[in-house]
Amino acid sequence: MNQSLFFLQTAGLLANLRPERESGEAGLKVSGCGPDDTESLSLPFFHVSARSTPVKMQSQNFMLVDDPLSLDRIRSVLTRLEDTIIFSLIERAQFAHNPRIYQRGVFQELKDMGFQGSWLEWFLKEIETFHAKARRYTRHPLLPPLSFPKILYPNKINVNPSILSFYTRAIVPRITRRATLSLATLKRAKGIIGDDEFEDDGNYGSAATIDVEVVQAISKRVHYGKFVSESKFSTDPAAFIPHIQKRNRQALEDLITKPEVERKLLLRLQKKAATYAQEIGVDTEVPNGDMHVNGKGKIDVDGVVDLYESYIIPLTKEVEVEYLLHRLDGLSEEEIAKLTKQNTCKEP
Ligand SMILES: C=C(O[C@@H]1C=C(C(=O)O)C=C[C@H]1O)C(=O)O
Repeated sequence: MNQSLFFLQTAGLLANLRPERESGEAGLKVSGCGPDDTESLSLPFFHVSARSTPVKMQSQNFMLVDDPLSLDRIRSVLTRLEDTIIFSLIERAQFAHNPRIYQRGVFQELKDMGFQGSWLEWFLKEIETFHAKARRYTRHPLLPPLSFPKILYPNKINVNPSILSFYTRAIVPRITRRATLSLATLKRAKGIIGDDEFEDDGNYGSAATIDVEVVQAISKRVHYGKFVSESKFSTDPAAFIPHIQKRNRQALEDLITKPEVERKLLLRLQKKAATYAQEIGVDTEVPNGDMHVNGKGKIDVDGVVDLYESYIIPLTKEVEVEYLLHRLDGLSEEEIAKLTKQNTCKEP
């Protein structure tokens, strides 16, 4: 059992996507009061650097790029996050489900410290507390605050409670199924039967450490929808403004939805997951990624595709629409009229 007390030295991710050196933060109130102001030091999801370096490395440092709202550049960041998420899920799949770490009030040790959240929520809180000092957030940094360009329209959009919920309830059980079943086989061989057979290998520290990586990467990916929306809006404000003024969610969703982009993404994701899941030995044929390795590979490939198709893409689009619905907040009639006349004639 690896329950090291040294928390993961990950770089924090702040889902308000203030273009810091990393590019976003997300806060989640552990007390279950729902999403907190993402500026506040509650429970942001953290981001770890990508595990693989794509051929065309896109800078994620908004201080360095000359067109931070280029839709191609934004999409390349989303593409690279696919690698981070897949590799993190492969890491998590090594351990059993360990459902205890997602339940509140089951660790007496945490209750004795006055902490009412789950083991995972404790990890998120403690890591965030440390990273706040490392200037992952605007409050309580040891270093002087960074000054960075205002790219997004002010907003309080934070869907981390939904991310944490679907991740712990739907993704973890599926991704860890193989490790859980092989653990049960081992336990039965030792005469351990019934509820004690399943789900718990005691690796709470390792599992939670990886969970933090996964939810941070998913949070960044989903909240990047704000940049996507700002990019599409600034390209052709007139296309969006009437629907924003009429609060027409469906019309806005139809405008931001790009079926061909989604279709290609899911195909790419299946290839990546199938390739990354393969056990590569010295004599292994160069994997082409077309193999359907479910059942043999390191991860449930269909599970990864389902994560995007059923959760990540829909939630990203909800963030895009929500961002648009508040894009005119506080603007005068004149300012809106001026926006309506703007058009940068690029593909929205
Ligand atoms: C992110 C975008 O907006 C929408 C959401 C997508 C996603 O979450 O993968 C893909 C295409 C669009 O339907 C985009 O246009 O790139």
